[in-house]
Amino acid sequence: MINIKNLNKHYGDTKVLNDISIDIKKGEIFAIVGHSGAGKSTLMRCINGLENYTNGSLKVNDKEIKDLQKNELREFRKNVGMIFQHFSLIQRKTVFENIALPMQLWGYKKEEILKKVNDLLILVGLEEKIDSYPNQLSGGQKQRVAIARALTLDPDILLSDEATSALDPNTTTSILNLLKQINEKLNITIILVTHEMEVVKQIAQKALLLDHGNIIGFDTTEELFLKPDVKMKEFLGETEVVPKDGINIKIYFPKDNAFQSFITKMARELDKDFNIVWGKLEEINGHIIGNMVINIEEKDKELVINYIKEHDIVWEIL
Ligand SMILES: Nc1ncnc2c1ncn2[C@@H]1O[C@H](COP(=O)(O)OP(=O)(O)OP(=O)(O)O)[C@@H](O)[C@H]1O
Repeated sequence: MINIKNLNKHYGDTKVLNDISIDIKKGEIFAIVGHSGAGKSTLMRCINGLENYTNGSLKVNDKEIKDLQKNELREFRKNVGMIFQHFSLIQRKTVFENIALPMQLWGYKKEEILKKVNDLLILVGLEEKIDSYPNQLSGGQKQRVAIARALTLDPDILLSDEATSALDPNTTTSILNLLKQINEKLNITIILVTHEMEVVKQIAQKALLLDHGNIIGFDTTEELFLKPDVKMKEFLGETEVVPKDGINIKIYFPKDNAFQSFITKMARELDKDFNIVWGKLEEINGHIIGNMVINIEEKDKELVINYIKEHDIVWEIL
């Protein structure tokens, strides 16, 4: 659906996107992740045609965005809903009027607008707030109004620019659940621009990690978090404290394997004791992913590693 190839973007002499090549599939929940200044917003603005790119290709539904004429661009943007960190609601308009706005601008009939806004209010769970003003709503409710407004023109793509960054963790989760529900119900492609790893873990199926305009990771979220490479660890700010003596082995539990009692089984079968240094389980995109660091004596290294290899487990020596 979205195909980006060797995309470069400069602001003057500064390169802010460097040779970006990614594909985003229809119906995917895709995260663009990076620290401040990484180029996330620039990439998003290139995707919705608000920003021109220097060279390379960016196609949405096989159309090169750069080549779109003014009226084509207007039509294209109709197909891309957007939500923002600070909701961008009009304070002097009610919830109904805010949601209705895009349809009014496109000249839809009154009855059509009424039906659509009511349906969307049910979808986002705000039927009772139809006549409220934004300042009478909580942050989470405001974002629900913004989501409803972004869906009025039945877009194929929903772009979320740090939409949960101003919300507390519980409200963030409820908004992310709503986005997931919308994604499943409407088969809408969702692109989340975020600096929050929790957002990525909770709903993204695939993620692009950007650092100073460069791709440092592009994979399914399970893969990215299951066995982070050096750059990813650096990105996550993870430092691994392990004992100096002996051999430290980190074992990764993919997807549904996490609860298998691999460690106890290995200890029993090899008749060895292991020190468990630390371990953690996380839910990533609905799957339980975990890893554990064990410390073994140098003399047992070969025996243990052979056992791990026989069991098709992902591991590394720290
Ligand atoms: N209009 C502009 N003119 C010049 N430089 C710009 C412009 N917009 C962005 N930049 C620069 O491009 C780089 C990427 O910015 P961008 O806003 O895309 O990053 P970001 O990852 O979205 O960061 P943040 O999370 O802080 O918004 C930054 O170094 C920024 O200073």
